[in-house]
Amino acid sequence: MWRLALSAASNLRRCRRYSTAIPGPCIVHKRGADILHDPWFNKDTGFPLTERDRLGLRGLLPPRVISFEHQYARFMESYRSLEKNTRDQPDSVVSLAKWRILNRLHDRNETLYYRVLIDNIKDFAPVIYTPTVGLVCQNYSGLFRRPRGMYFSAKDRGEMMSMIYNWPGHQVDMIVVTDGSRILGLGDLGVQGIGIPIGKLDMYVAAAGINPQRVLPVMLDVGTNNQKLLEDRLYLGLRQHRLEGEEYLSIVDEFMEAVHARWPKAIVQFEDFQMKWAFETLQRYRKRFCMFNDDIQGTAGVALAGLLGTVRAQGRPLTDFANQKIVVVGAGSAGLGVLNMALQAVSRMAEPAAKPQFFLLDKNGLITKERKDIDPAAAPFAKAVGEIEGMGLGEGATLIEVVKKVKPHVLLGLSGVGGIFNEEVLKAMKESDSTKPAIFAMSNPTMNAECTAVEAFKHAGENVVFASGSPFDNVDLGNGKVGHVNQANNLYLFPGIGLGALLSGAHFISDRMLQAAAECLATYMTDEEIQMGILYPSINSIRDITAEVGAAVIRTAVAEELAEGHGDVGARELAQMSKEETVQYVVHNMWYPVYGPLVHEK
Ligand SMILES: NC(=O)c1ccc[n+]([C@@H]2O[C@H](COP(=O)([O-])OP(=O)(O)OC[C@H]3O[C@@H](n4cnc5c(N)ncnc54)[C@H](O)[C@@H]3O)[C@@H](O)[C@H]2O)c1
Ligand SMILES: O=C(O)C[C@H](O)C(=O)O
Ligand SMILES: [Mg+2]
Repeated sequence: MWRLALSAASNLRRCRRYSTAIPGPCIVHKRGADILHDPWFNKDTGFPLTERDRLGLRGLLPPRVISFEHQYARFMESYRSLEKNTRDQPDSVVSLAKWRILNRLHDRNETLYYRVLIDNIKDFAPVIYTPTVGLVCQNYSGLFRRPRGMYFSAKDRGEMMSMIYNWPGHQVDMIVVTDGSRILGLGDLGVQGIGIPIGKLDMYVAAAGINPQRVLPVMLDVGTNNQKLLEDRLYLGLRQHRLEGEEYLSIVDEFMEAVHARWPKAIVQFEDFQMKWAFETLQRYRKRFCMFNDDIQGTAGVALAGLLGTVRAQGRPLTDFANQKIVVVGAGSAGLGVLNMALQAVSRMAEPAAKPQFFLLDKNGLITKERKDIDPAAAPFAKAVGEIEGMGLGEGATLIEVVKKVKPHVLLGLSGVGGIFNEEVLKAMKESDSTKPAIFAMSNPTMNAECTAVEAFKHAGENVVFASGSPFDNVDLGNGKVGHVNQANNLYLFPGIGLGALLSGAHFISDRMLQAAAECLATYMTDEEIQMGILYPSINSIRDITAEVGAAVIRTAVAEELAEGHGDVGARELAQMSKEETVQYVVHNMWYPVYGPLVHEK
C-alpha cells in the first residue's frame, strides 16, 4: 500500500521540481528573461532548443547548448583555479573568495549549485557552513548583494501575519530562525547572523534532501547589543539595543503564530539564540509547535553519540558510560544540553543509584552548589562541596585544577573560548584514568576551538580520541600513524531530526525522538572504526546517515503515537513499514538536483 503511495509521492516530487507543491502539468509559467533570472528554473546555457523556442529564450543565450555535466565541470574548473590562484593569500581572503563564487552560483542556478554542493560536500561544507559562515556573518553588511530568506524586525510588530504571505513559496517545510544574539562563538552579530540559517538550510538540502523551494531562513531582528555594529554605517539591521523581557517574547510569539497559520506542518529550528532565550523559547514552544533548538538538542545528541563512542574505544561496555568522568567546559545552551542528555542516558543504562561523574565549569570556574545566583538550568549539575573537597576542589576551581584532580576520561569544551585547552591542560590529560582519553573541542568557528587537533595529539598524547566542532585535517603522527580528527558538529543530527519530524507528521518533537536520533548515530560506526578513533561517519555519507536518523525519528514518533503522517502516507502506513522500508521511504522523499523539463514534449 505505502509502496503505491511512495511511487505516487516520487512522481509528484519529480513534478514538484518545477511546480512547487501543486500537482499537475510541470510547466513553468514564466517566460524569457524572468526564467533566466529565477535561480530555481534557470539552466543557464543548458536550455534545450525546444525550451528556448517555447519559453521565449531564443536570442537571450549564446547559441550552443551546454550539457549539465559540462556546466558542472566548468564550475569546478573555475573553483579549482581560484584555489590555485589564491594559494599565497591570507586564509580569510581565500575563504571569502570561495564563499563568493559558490554564493554567486546559488543566486543564479540552484540546480547546479546544489549538485556541486552534494557531490563535493566535504570540500564545500567548510565554505557554506562552519568555519567560513562565521566570517561571512562578521562581514555580512559589506558582502550583502541580494536578500535571501525573511527578516522580521521589532518594527514589524502587528504586521507579521500579513508579511508571512510575502514569501513567494507556496509550501515551506523547514525554517531555521535566529535572532543573531550568539552566532557560533562570535557573540552578538545582530542581523548579520542571517548567514547561519542560510548555511544550516543549505545543509538541509544537501544532507536531508529538503526541496530548496521549501526552505525559509529567518532573521528576527530585535536589535543588537554589539556597539561596534551599532556604530557601523554599513550595518543593515535595526540601530537599537535588543528588546528584552515580554517585548522580546511578543515578537517571537507573533512570528511563530504567523508561521503556524500559513504552514502548520513546517518544522522550525531555533539556532544561535543566547542561552536565556534558547531555553525559554524551547520550553515555551516545544509542545505547541513542531520545533527544536539545535544548539541545545541537536548538539546534545551528537556529543552523546561521540561520548558513547569513546566508551567503546576504551573497549568497555556501554553501561560503563555511567562511570565516565566528564569535564564540560561551558555552561551555556550547548554544554547544558549535552549534560541533560548524558544524564538521561545514564539513568536509562545504570542502576538508579548511579551517580554520574560530571563536572561543569563556566567562566567563573567549577560550578558548585555554593555558587551565588546559579542559573537554574545549571543547578542540577552543580557539585556538592562535600563531594569534591576530598579531591582538593571547591567552588570556582580553575580548569587546570579540575583536570589535574579529576583525571577525567573526557574533556569537552563548549565555551566559545579559543585555546582554553592550553598546553598545560592538555598535558594534564595524560594523567587521565582512561586508556584513551577524549578531547572534544566543540566550539566554533575554528579560531574559537578550545584547542587544535595538532595541539591535542602533541600535548595530550597520541592515544587520545579527538573531536572538534569545525573541521581540522587528520594529524600525521609519524611512522605512518594518523591521529584521526572527528567533527563533533550538530550537522550529523539536525537534518535527520528535521526530516524525520516532517515525514512523521508529529505535532511536536519528543525527547524519545531525539534520543532515537542520537542512538542511531552512536550505533552507526563499526567497532573497527571506533578502535581507530573514528567516532562519526565521513561527511561524504551525510545523506545516508541522515536517512537512518530520519527513519529512527519517524519510527519513534510512530511508537509514541505522535505520528500523523505526511502527504499521501498516513500514520497507519508509517506504522506498517519495517525499519528498512522506513529508511527507503525517507530516501525516496529526498530531493535531488537534476534539470527537469520546463515544457511538455509535443
Ligand atoms: N559543535 C557543535 O555542534 C556546537 C553546537 C552548539 C554550540 N557550539 C559552540 O559552543 C560554543 C558555546 O555555545 P553556547 O550556545 O553554549 O554559548 P553560551 O554563550 O550559551 O555559553 C557559553 C558558556 O561558556 C562559558 N565560558 C565563557 N568563558 C569561559 C571560560 N574562560 N572558561 C570556562 N567557561 C567559559 C560561559 O560562562 C557560558 O557558560 C560556541 O562557540 C558554539 O559555536 C558548537
Ligand atoms: O553551526 C555550527 O557549526 C554548530 C553549532 O550550531 C554552533 O552554533 O556552533
Ligand atoms: Mg548553532
